[in-house]
Amino acid sequence: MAETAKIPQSASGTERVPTVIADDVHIVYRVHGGSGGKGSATAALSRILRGDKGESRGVRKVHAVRGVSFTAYRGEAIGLIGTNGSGKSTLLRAIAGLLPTESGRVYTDGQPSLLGVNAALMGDLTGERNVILGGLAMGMSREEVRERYQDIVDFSGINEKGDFITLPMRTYSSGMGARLRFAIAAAKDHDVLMIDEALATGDRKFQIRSEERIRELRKEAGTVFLVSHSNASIRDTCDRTLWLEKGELLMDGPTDEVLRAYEKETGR
Ligand SMILES: Nc1ncnc2c1ncn2[C@@H]1O[C@H](COP(=O)(O)OP(=O)(O)OP(=O)(O)O)[C@@H](O)[C@H]1O
Repeated sequence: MAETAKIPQSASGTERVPTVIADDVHIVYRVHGGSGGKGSATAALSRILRGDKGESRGVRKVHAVRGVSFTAYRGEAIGLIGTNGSGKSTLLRAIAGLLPTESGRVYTDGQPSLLGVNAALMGDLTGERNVILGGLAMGMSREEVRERYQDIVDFSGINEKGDFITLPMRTYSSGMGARLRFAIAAAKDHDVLMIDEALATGDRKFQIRSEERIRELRKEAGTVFLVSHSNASIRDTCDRTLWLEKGELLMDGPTDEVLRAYEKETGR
């Protein structure tokens, strides 16, 4: 489970300040009814009637993150790369405290915010209401939300082609939804901001705006994690990159070096 640890500030101000420490983190999902027939309602009912405890029968384990350790520092933008299913989203969810660790620990300075493509906004409400809800959910006051409302809408670019902000969010394209979610999350300064694929969905103009905002967030002393399948986004935004494969940390180093090795291995 993620914990908040008080990490002392450096006296000189030049020392690197850690914001996230992952110490030998293992994460295991338990999938109920994962194999043939065992997942049906009648099978579950007969198990209950037999009094099975469930852990051994019909429960499959997926060991998604295997012994990952690293330390992230204030001011860093860190890319997370790896092929599909390598454990990137799982690791971010654990850092955000949304998933328990099987063993090992995550220490964080402050509350990390995870901005995923599935960030919980309400499809039936208008973009306008979602900006307000999202702002309040991130801990802004009503006054702060009111002050930043126009900036958020302008940043998202939602209204560039008409008055879309007053339409329900379910009517937005996936790119429009992702832009609004990013604009809401980026309106606040975060200690640790984690972005899961959000940039890949916006168009080029929006990507450039987001990359600028990520650079600003870094200057404001936060740490940014970015999961992306776009090597160009990682290259433009991150100076350090972690490469995960089958849940293990294969490489951790300067972005150029890690991407070169990744591109050689995967051919892209
Ligand atoms: N809710 C879940 N229940 C069970 N297994 C899961 C769950 N979410 C992910 N997994 C498994 O955990 C492993 C890592 O998945 P994860 O989504 O973290 O990978 P990823 O690197 O983010 O992938 P992608 O690049 O495709 O988004 C995969 O084997 C996946 O099947």
